[in-house]
Amino acid sequence: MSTYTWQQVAQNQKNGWLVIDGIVYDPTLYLNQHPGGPAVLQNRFGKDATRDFNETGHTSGARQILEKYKIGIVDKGSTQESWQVGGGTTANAQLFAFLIVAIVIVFILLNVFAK
Ligand code: HEM
Repeated sequence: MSTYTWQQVAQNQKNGWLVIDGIVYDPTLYLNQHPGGPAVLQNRFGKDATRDFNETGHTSGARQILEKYKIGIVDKGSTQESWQVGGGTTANAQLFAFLIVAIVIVFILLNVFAK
């Protein structure tokens, strides 16, 4: 099984590559059979489709179909550009909000103890 970086996935947007749960797929030949239509797949070409795939409640049957179109795995060391992200964005927003709150609390405490 080949290993690809996110950059390579993006470069193969026109070849129909997409990623679900860290696995690279080329579902080009499946496009016209997809019950959800070809457009939703095409929209995620070159990107991470994990969140879309999971949120649309696909069955285990859909996961079996995926197996046929597997072409590789994503290199764990490679990073995603923000525009490619299809999952985890909410978690990042929460982390950011938490950091802001933590910084404000530290400032308030520093002011209190400085007096
Ligand atoms: C190569 C990846 C994908 C495969 C193999 C696949 C396969 C399937 C299959 C087999 C179904 C029928 C229901 C089921 O058995 O779960 C389905 C339905 C659906 N898929 Fe996908 N899917 C893929 C990616 C996506 C993506 C990225 C989206 C984006 C939103 C999507 C949206 C939908 C929707 C909305 C339906 C419901 C269609 C309806 O019931 O009218 N699928 N898909």
